[in-house]
Amino acid sequence: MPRAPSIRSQDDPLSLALRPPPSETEEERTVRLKDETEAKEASDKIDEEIKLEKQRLQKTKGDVKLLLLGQAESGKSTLQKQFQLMYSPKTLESERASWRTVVYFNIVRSLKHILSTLAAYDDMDDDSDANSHLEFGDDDTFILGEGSSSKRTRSGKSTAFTNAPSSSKLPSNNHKLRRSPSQIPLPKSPKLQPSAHQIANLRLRLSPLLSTEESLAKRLNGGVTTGRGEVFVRSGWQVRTFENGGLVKARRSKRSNTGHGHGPSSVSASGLPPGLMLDEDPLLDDLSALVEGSKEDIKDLWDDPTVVALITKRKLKLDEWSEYFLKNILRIAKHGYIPTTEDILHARIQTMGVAEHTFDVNIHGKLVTWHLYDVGGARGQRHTWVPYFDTANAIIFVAPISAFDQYLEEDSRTNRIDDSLQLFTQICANTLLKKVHLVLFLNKTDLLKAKLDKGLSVQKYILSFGDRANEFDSVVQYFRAHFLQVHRRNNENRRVLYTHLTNVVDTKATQSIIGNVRDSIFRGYLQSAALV
Ligand SMILES: Nc1nc2c(ncn2[C@@H]2O[C@H](COP(=O)(O)OP(=O)(O)OP(=O)(O)O)[C@@H](O)[C@H]2O)c(=O)[nH]1
Ligand SMILES: [Mg+2]
Repeated sequence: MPRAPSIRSQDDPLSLALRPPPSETEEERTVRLKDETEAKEASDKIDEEIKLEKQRLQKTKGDVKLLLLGQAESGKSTLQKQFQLMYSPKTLESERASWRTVVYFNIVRSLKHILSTLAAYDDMDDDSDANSHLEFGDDDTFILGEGSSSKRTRSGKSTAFTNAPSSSKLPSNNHKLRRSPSQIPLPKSPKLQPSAHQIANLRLRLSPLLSTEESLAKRLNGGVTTGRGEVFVRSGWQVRTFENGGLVKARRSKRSNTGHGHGPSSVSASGLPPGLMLDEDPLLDDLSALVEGSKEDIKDLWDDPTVVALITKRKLKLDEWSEYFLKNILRIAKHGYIPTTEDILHARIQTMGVAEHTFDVNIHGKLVTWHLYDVGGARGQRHTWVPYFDTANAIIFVAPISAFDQYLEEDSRTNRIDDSLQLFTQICANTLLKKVHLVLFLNKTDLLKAKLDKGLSVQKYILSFGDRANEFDSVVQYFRAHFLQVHRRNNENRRVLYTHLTNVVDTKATQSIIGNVRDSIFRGYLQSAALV
């Protein structure tokens, strides 16, 4: 039987290519051997990394990987906190103190927003010709004048809704632009005349507190502030918040645990696990004193008739977390304030990239590790999601249906619900995600109710809503129908879409829904495991 040629055979082209030239000098030999050693080291390192990655994948093969997707501010991180509260409450306790920085930051930002809106109002008053080419409709729309008085057009775009099936579908040449709140100049009305003197005094007295914004942003960003003053946080920011404050040297407290009693288990006054105490934190201590000293001014600003009137007339639009913290200012301003669980659920900080959270979930007596991936939802963050698509078992897509009157921070011409629908279309159509268990949370239902109760008209912002009843049930049904249709049109695999109406700051309701979702994900997971 002929022998198989040896790999070192004289005729083997690889051996020939690797063989040193016959005329190699001693110096060239040294260089070659050094290069070969370096190449081998690099190759070994790559082999080792591949081995580790294989081991890691092997280790997590039986785990559930759940992606939380949706636009910015949709409620993904809040939902993640609810998972944490349910499956890993101790970790939430250990992070409790770090949320104080976020709460203070939210308050300072909210005050700045109120004061700058008031200033814009003043400027408008000073400059009566400003924006004279714009006219106001009674519904916060703007009408662009074409010439002086003749035909007026309303320009703009709406994609998902104008394409949607609807009895009141718009003709394609009907363009109407809703302006983002920040673009709407304030009208002059004698009823809204600010008590200029009072506001000027408050602005002055609050200025030391307002000047802490940058330091707080730096603390949260890990020492970096982005160009536009945005604050994003990466995974693990809670620990870094302490490190940036020079607080890593947590030491044993001789004092007994002074339980605060707000969370599911008692916490020490520092918010750290019982028995541990932080070193002093000059920034937060100063801030706490400033908030305490400014509480009456903050309350006066919040109660000021001009501010109240601007909010009522929707000329000043505050984010939900602003309202929550300003309403609770007297409690938050108390000495030794530690955020309650509800405060943590309302605190707002943008996620950067993808943050992984791991929980052990007990399902019918079996412990399964769940990896929850909480992603940044702003447009500039969405490219970071893709590497997680390959291995995902399930997705919860969070769509805030209260946002019908809101526009993207990153693109003030795009209506938030429209953006959510477009994003959901991309997720449903993505080939990597075709077999993934899909759950849809139509979120912020509490805020939707509140807006409808105040009389806000959906049709004013979503033209195709037409003359349907401006009531909770019909609005929800309308939005739900659009999401279901997107799913139906991109569903060759006949996968089920599980839909829930949610308010993820409501712990009791959300945890019951999480239980449902967990069971449905696990059923699908067991079925697919049985097929492998
Ligand atoms: N009232 C109310 N507030 C909510 C609800 N869901 C989220 N919020 C608030 O909305 C804000 C934004 O929520 P986040 O969870 O930070 O949003 P996100 O989707 O993680 O946003 P990014 O990280 O920027 O992608 C927070 O202040 C939350 O408390 C809800 O159902 N009801
Ligand atoms: Mg987030």
